Amino acid sequence: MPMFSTGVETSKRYSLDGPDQSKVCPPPPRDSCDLPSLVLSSSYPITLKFMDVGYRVKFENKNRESNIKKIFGHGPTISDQIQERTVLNGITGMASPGEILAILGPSGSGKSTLLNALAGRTLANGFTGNSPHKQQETSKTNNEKNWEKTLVAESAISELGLTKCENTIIGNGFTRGISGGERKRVSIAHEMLINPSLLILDEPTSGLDATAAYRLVLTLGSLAQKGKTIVTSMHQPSSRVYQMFDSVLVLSEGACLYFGKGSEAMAYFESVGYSPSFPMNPADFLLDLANGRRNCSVCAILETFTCVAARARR
Ligand SMILES: Nc1ncnc2c1ncn2[C@@H]1O[C@H](COP(=O)(O)OP(=O)(O)OP(=O)(O)O)[C@@H](O)[C@H]1O
Repeated sequence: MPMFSTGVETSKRYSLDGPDQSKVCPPPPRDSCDLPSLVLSSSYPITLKFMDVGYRVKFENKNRESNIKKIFGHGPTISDQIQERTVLNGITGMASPGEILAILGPSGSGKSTLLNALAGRTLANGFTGNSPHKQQETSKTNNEKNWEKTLVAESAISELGLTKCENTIIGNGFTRGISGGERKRVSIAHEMLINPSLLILDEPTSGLDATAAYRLVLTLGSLAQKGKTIVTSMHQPSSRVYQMFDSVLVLSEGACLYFGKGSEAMAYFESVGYSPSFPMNPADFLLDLANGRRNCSVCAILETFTCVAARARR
Protein backbone atom coordinates (compact mmCIF):
# COMPACT_ATOMS: atom_id res chain seq x y z
CA MET A 1 0.00 0.00 0.00
CA PRO A 2 1.84 3.10 -1.17
CA MET A 3 1.57 6.26 0.90
CA PHE A 4 2.33 9.68 -0.44
CA SER A 5 2.86 12.76 1.60
CA THR A 6 3.33 15.65 -0.73
CA GLY A 7 2.84 19.27 -1.35
CA VAL A 8 2.71 19.71 -5.08
CA GLU A 9 1.67 23.08 -6.34
CA THR A 10 1.35 24.36 -9.85
CA SER A 11 1.14 28.10 -10.02
CA LYS A 12 -0.15 29.57 -13.25
CA ARG A 13 0.59 33.17 -14.06
CA TYR A 14 -1.68 34.82 -16.55
CA SER A 15 -3.65 37.94 -17.12
CA LEU A 16 -7.05 38.26 -18.77
CA ASP A 17 -5.33 38.85 -22.09
CA GLY A 18 -3.42 35.61 -21.84
CA PRO A 19 -0.08 34.58 -20.40
CA ASP A 20 1.82 37.34 -18.63
CA GLN A 21 5.00 36.83 -20.61
CA SER A 22 6.73 39.69 -18.83
CA LYS A 23 6.93 37.61 -15.66
CA VAL A 24 8.35 34.57 -17.38
CA CYS A 25 12.11 34.38 -16.88
CA PRO A 26 13.86 35.11 -20.16
CA PRO A 27 15.02 31.76 -21.49
CA PRO A 28 18.77 31.25 -21.30
CA PRO A 29 20.65 31.29 -24.61
CA ARG A 30 20.84 27.77 -25.96
CA ASP A 31 22.71 26.01 -28.66
CA SER A 32 19.42 25.13 -30.26
CA CYS A 33 18.28 23.95 -33.67
CA ASP A 34 16.45 26.66 -35.58
CA LEU A 35 12.95 25.35 -35.15
CA PRO A 36 9.94 27.10 -36.59
CA SER A 37 7.83 29.10 -34.18
CA LEU A 38 4.57 27.40 -33.51
CA VAL A 39 0.95 27.31 -32.69
CA LEU A 40 2.18 25.14 -29.82
CA SER A 41 3.97 28.01 -28.17
CA SER A 42 0.82 29.73 -26.90
CA SER A 43 0.24 27.84 -23.66
CA TYR A 44 -0.06 29.26 -20.15
CA PRO A 45 3.24 29.32 -18.30
CA ILE A 46 3.30 26.97 -15.31
CA THR A 47 5.67 26.99 -12.37
CA LEU A 48 5.78 23.63 -10.66
CA LYS A 49 6.70 23.68 -6.99
CA PHE A 50 6.89 20.61 -4.82
CA MET A 51 7.67 20.46 -1.12
CA ASP A 52 8.54 17.57 1.15
CA VAL A 53 7.40 14.89 -1.25
CA GLY A 54 7.51 11.57 0.53
CA TYR A 55 6.58 8.07 -0.53
CA ARG A 56 6.53 4.95 1.58
CA VAL A 57 5.47 1.47 0.58
CA LYS A 58 4.43 -1.42 2.72
CA PHE A 59 5.10 -4.81 1.25
CA GLU A 60 5.01 -8.42 2.30
CA ASN A 61 8.37 -10.07 2.69
CA LYS A 62 7.80 -13.31 0.82
CA ASN A 63 11.09 -15.15 1.03
CA ARG A 64 11.27 -18.90 0.74
CA GLU A 65 13.04 -19.42 4.03
CA SER A 66 10.32 -17.73 6.07
CA ASN A 67 7.64 -19.71 4.20
CA ILE A 68 9.39 -22.97 5.07
CA LYS A 69 9.72 -21.86 8.70
CA LYS A 70 6.03 -20.96 8.66
CA ILE A 71 5.11 -24.48 7.53
CA PHE A 72 6.97 -25.88 10.51
CA GLY A 73 5.41 -23.40 12.87
CA HIS A 74 8.61 -21.41 13.51
CA GLY A 75 7.88 -18.72 10.99
CA PRO A 76 7.77 -15.02 11.59
CA THR A 77 4.46 -13.49 12.55
CA ILE A 78 2.43 -11.58 9.97
CA SER A 79 3.65 -8.30 11.41
CA ASP A 80 7.27 -9.47 10.95
CA GLN A 81 6.57 -10.09 7.28
CA ILE A 82 5.09 -6.67 6.51
CA GLN A 83 7.95 -4.33 5.82
CA GLU A 84 7.90 -0.63 5.17
CA ARG A 85 10.23 1.11 2.81
CA THR A 86 10.81 4.80 2.25
CA VAL A 87 11.15 5.36 -1.48
CA LEU A 88 11.15 9.17 -1.33
CA ASN A 89 11.94 11.32 1.66
CA GLY A 90 11.28 15.07 1.89
CA ILE A 91 11.99 16.06 -1.72
CA THR A 92 11.60 19.76 -2.42
CA GLY A 93 12.16 21.57 -5.69
CA MET A 94 10.76 23.79 -8.37
CA ALA A 95 10.68 24.15 -12.14
CA SER A 96 9.81 27.41 -13.89
CA PRO A 97 8.59 28.18 -17.41
CA GLY A 98 11.48 28.26 -19.86
CA GLU A 99 13.50 25.82 -17.76
CA ILE A 100 14.60 22.22 -17.89
CA LEU A 101 14.76 20.55 -14.48
CA ALA A 102 16.69 17.28 -14.63
CA ILE A 103 16.17 14.58 -12.02
CA LEU A 104 19.42 12.64 -11.75
CA GLY A 105 20.30 9.61 -9.67
CA PRO A 106 21.33 5.99 -9.88
CA SER A 107 18.96 3.18 -10.72
CA GLY A 108 16.42 2.70 -7.94
CA SER A 109 17.03 6.13 -6.40
CA GLY A 110 13.37 7.13 -6.89
CA LYS A 111 13.41 9.19 -10.11
CA SER A 112 10.36 7.53 -11.69
CA THR A 113 8.47 7.54 -8.40
CA LEU A 114 9.06 11.28 -8.04
CA LEU A 115 7.99 11.96 -11.63
CA ASN A 116 4.87 9.85 -11.15
CA ALA A 117 4.05 11.87 -8.03
CA LEU A 118 4.59 15.17 -9.85
CA ALA A 119 2.49 14.01 -12.79
CA GLY A 120 -0.29 12.88 -10.47
CA ARG A 121 -0.01 9.40 -11.96
CA THR A 122 0.08 7.72 -8.57
CA LEU A 123 -3.11 8.00 -6.60
CA ALA A 124 -2.61 7.67 -2.90
CA ASN A 125 -3.82 9.12 0.38
CA GLY A 126 -2.58 12.60 1.02
CA PHE A 127 -1.59 13.31 -2.56
CA THR A 128 -2.67 16.78 -3.58
CA GLY A 129 -2.08 18.97 -6.61
CA ASN A 130 -3.69 20.37 -9.71
CA SER A 131 -3.54 18.76 -13.08
CA PRO A 132 -1.30 21.00 -15.12
CA HIS A 133 -2.81 19.76 -18.34
CA LYS A 134 -6.07 21.67 -18.15
CA GLN A 135 -7.08 23.11 -21.47
CA GLN A 136 -9.44 25.98 -22.14
CA GLU A 137 -12.72 24.81 -23.59
CA THR A 138 -14.04 26.97 -26.36
CA SER A 139 -17.01 26.49 -28.61
CA LYS A 140 -15.77 25.67 -32.09
CA THR A 141 -17.28 23.97 -35.07
CA ASN A 142 -16.04 20.51 -36.05
CA ASN A 143 -14.33 21.93 -39.12
CA GLU A 144 -12.46 24.48 -37.04
CA LYS A 145 -11.47 21.78 -34.56
CA ASN A 146 -10.20 19.46 -37.32
CA TRP A 147 -8.27 22.26 -38.98
CA GLU A 148 -6.70 23.18 -35.65
CA LYS A 149 -5.80 19.57 -34.91
CA THR A 150 -4.09 19.24 -38.29
CA LEU A 151 -2.19 22.46 -37.71
CA VAL A 152 -1.04 21.36 -34.26
CA ALA A 153 -0.02 17.91 -35.56
CA GLU A 154 1.97 19.50 -38.40
CA SER A 155 3.62 21.87 -35.95
CA ALA A 156 4.57 19.03 -33.62
CA ILE A 157 6.02 17.02 -36.54
CA SER A 158 8.06 19.98 -37.69
CA GLU A 159 9.11 21.11 -34.19
CA LEU A 160 10.37 17.68 -33.26
CA GLY A 161 12.28 17.17 -36.51
CA LEU A 162 10.04 14.35 -37.71
CA THR A 163 9.29 15.67 -41.20
CA LYS A 164 11.76 13.21 -42.75
CA CYS A 165 9.82 10.22 -41.41
CA GLU A 166 6.35 11.78 -41.59
CA ASN A 167 4.98 8.98 -43.77
CA THR A 168 6.98 6.10 -42.34
CA ILE A 169 5.33 3.41 -40.27
CA ILE A 170 6.22 3.68 -36.55
CA GLY A 171 6.71 -0.07 -36.27
CA ASN A 172 7.06 -2.37 -33.30
CA GLY A 173 8.96 -5.45 -32.15
CA PHE A 174 7.86 -7.35 -35.29
CA THR A 175 7.65 -4.64 -37.96
CA ARG A 176 10.66 -2.42 -38.63
CA GLY A 177 9.69 1.22 -38.66
CA ILE A 178 11.23 4.53 -37.63
CA SER A 179 14.44 4.62 -35.58
CA GLY A 180 14.61 4.49 -31.78
CA GLY A 181 15.43 8.20 -31.55
CA GLU A 182 12.57 9.07 -33.89
CA ARG A 183 10.24 6.92 -31.81
CA LYS A 184 11.19 8.85 -28.65
CA ARG A 185 10.49 12.10 -30.48
CA VAL A 186 7.14 10.73 -31.72
CA SER A 187 6.11 10.09 -28.10
CA ILE A 188 7.02 13.67 -27.18
CA ALA A 189 5.18 14.95 -30.30
CA HIS A 190 2.17 12.91 -29.19
CA GLU A 191 2.23 14.71 -25.84
CA MET A 192 2.60 18.04 -27.65
CA LEU A 193 -0.77 17.54 -29.37
CA ILE A 194 -2.54 18.76 -26.25
CA ASN A 195 -0.12 21.70 -26.10
CA PRO A 196 0.91 21.17 -22.48
CA SER A 197 2.57 23.93 -20.48
CA LEU A 198 4.38 21.33 -18.43
CA LEU A 199 6.16 18.28 -19.82
CA ILE A 200 7.19 15.51 -17.43
CA LEU A 201 9.43 12.96 -19.13
CA ASP A 202 10.84 9.78 -17.65
CA GLU A 203 14.17 8.81 -19.22
CA PRO A 204 13.41 10.20 -22.70
CA THR A 205 16.98 9.47 -23.83
CA SER A 206 17.28 5.87 -22.66
CA GLY A 207 18.52 3.63 -25.44
CA LEU A 208 19.78 6.54 -27.55
CA ASP A 209 23.39 7.14 -28.52
CA ALA A 210 25.09 10.28 -27.20
CA THR A 211 24.38 12.33 -30.35
CA ALA A 212 20.72 11.32 -30.57
CA ALA A 213 20.33 12.02 -26.84
CA TYR A 214 21.88 15.46 -27.31
CA ARG A 215 19.57 16.22 -30.25
CA LEU A 216 16.55 15.20 -28.20
CA VAL A 217 17.59 17.44 -25.31
CA LEU A 218 18.15 20.27 -27.82
CA THR A 219 14.55 19.76 -28.86
CA LEU A 220 13.46 19.92 -25.22
CA GLY A 221 15.53 23.10 -24.90
CA SER A 222 13.73 24.69 -27.83
CA LEU A 223 10.36 23.76 -26.28
CA ALA A 224 11.50 25.32 -23.00
CA GLN A 225 12.49 28.45 -24.90
CA LYS A 226 8.86 28.76 -25.93
CA GLY A 227 7.89 29.05 -22.27
CA LYS A 228 7.16 25.42 -21.47
CA THR A 229 8.29 23.90 -18.18
CA ILE A 230 10.23 20.66 -18.66
CA VAL A 231 10.92 18.13 -15.94
CA THR A 232 12.87 15.07 -17.02
CA SER A 233 14.76 12.22 -15.47
CA MET A 234 17.99 11.15 -17.08
CA HIS A 235 20.22 8.25 -16.33
CA GLN A 236 23.62 9.23 -17.64
CA PRO A 237 23.66 12.60 -19.41
CA SER A 238 26.79 13.56 -21.30
CA SER A 239 28.51 16.79 -20.28
CA ARG A 240 27.05 18.75 -23.21
CA VAL A 241 23.58 17.46 -22.30
CA TYR A 242 24.20 18.36 -18.66
CA GLN A 243 25.07 21.96 -19.54
CA MET A 244 21.59 22.34 -21.05
CA PHE A 245 19.88 21.71 -17.72
CA ASP A 246 18.84 24.86 -15.91
CA SER A 247 18.44 23.07 -12.61
CA VAL A 248 19.17 19.59 -11.35
CA LEU A 249 17.84 17.52 -8.49
CA VAL A 250 20.12 14.67 -7.45
CA LEU A 251 18.49 11.70 -5.74
CA SER A 252 20.24 9.05 -3.72
CA GLU A 253 18.11 6.27 -2.24
CA GLY A 254 15.07 8.53 -2.18
CA ALA A 255 16.83 11.49 -0.53
CA CYS A 256 17.84 14.74 -2.19
CA LEU A 257 21.60 15.30 -2.32
CA TYR A 258 21.34 18.54 -4.28
CA PHE A 259 18.73 20.79 -5.81
CA GLY A 260 19.81 23.96 -7.54
CA LYS A 261 21.28 25.36 -10.73
CA GLY A 262 23.08 22.73 -12.79
CA SER A 263 25.91 25.17 -13.41
CA GLU A 264 26.48 25.63 -9.67
CA ALA A 265 26.43 22.00 -8.55
CA MET A 266 30.18 21.41 -8.82
CA ALA A 267 30.99 24.63 -6.97
CA TYR A 268 28.54 23.66 -4.23
CA PHE A 269 30.10 20.23 -3.74
CA GLU A 270 33.57 21.74 -3.80
CA SER A 271 32.48 24.18 -1.08
CA VAL A 272 31.45 21.28 1.15
CA GLY A 273 34.68 19.42 0.50
CA TYR A 274 33.92 17.17 -2.46
CA SER A 275 35.54 17.69 -5.82
CA PRO A 276 36.81 15.28 -8.47
CA SER A 277 40.55 14.72 -8.67
CA PHE A 278 40.49 15.42 -12.43
CA PRO A 279 38.12 17.35 -14.72
CA MET A 280 35.08 15.21 -15.40
CA ASN A 281 31.49 15.31 -16.60
CA PRO A 282 29.54 16.89 -13.70
CA ALA A 283 26.76 14.34 -14.22
CA ASP A 284 29.23 11.45 -13.75
CA PHE A 285 30.57 13.09 -10.60
CA LEU A 286 27.08 13.60 -9.17
CA LEU A 287 26.14 10.00 -9.95
CA ASP A 288 29.33 8.77 -8.26
CA LEU A 289 28.39 10.74 -5.18
CA ALA A 290 24.80 9.54 -5.23
CA ASN A 291 25.91 5.94 -5.69
CA GLY A 292 28.00 6.10 -2.56
CA ARG A 293 24.98 6.82 -0.33
CA ARG A 294 25.86 4.03 2.11
CA ASN A 295 29.28 5.53 2.43
CA CYS A 296 29.53 7.88 5.43
CA SER A 297 30.89 10.75 3.36
CA VAL A 298 27.69 10.81 1.30
CA CYS A 299 25.61 10.80 4.47
CA ALA A 300 27.59 13.88 5.47
CA ILE A 301 26.82 15.51 2.09
CA LEU A 302 23.15 14.75 2.64
CA GLU A 303 23.22 16.29 6.10
CA THR A 304 25.01 19.37 4.79
CA PHE A 305 22.51 19.77 1.95
CA THR A 306 19.57 19.35 4.32
CA CYS A 307 20.99 22.09 6.58
CA VAL A 308 21.71 24.43 3.64
CA ALA A 309 18.20 23.84 2.22
CA ALA A 310 16.56 24.40 5.62
CA ARG A 311 18.52 27.66 6.05
CA ALA A 312 17.50 28.78 2.53
CA ARG A 313 13.83 28.13 3.32
CA ARG A 314 13.87 30.23 6.51
N1 LIG B 1 5.02 0.15 -5.08
C1 LIG B 1 6.28 -0.20 -4.77
N2 LIG B 1 6.51 -1.31 -4.00
C2 LIG B 1 7.77 -1.68 -3.65
N3 LIG B 1 8.88 -1.02 -4.04
C3 LIG B 1 8.70 0.09 -4.79
C4 LIG B 1 7.41 0.55 -5.20
N4 LIG B 1 7.57 1.67 -5.95
C5 LIG B 1 8.90 1.88 -6.01
N5 LIG B 1 9.57 0.94 -5.33
C6 LIG B 1 11.03 0.84 -5.16
O1 LIG B 1 11.51 2.16 -4.99
C7 LIG B 1 12.78 2.30 -5.62
C8 LIG B 1 12.75 3.47 -6.57
O2 LIG B 1 12.07 3.10 -7.77
P1 LIG B 1 12.07 4.02 -9.04
O3 LIG B 1 11.46 3.24 -10.16
O4 LIG B 1 11.45 5.30 -8.70
O5 LIG B 1 13.64 4.22 -9.29
P2 LIG B 1 14.39 4.90 -10.52
O6 LIG B 1 15.38 5.85 -9.93
O7 LIG B 1 13.40 5.45 -11.49
O8 LIG B 1 15.14 3.65 -11.14
P3 LIG B 1 15.56 3.38 -12.68
O9 LIG B 1 16.56 4.43 -13.05
O10 LIG B 1 16.17 2.01 -12.60
O11 LIG B 1 14.30 3.42 -13.50
C9 LIG B 1 13.09 0.98 -6.29
O12 LIG B 1 13.97 0.25 -5.48
C10 LIG B 1 11.74 0.31 -6.38
O13 LIG B 1 11.87 -1.08 -6.33
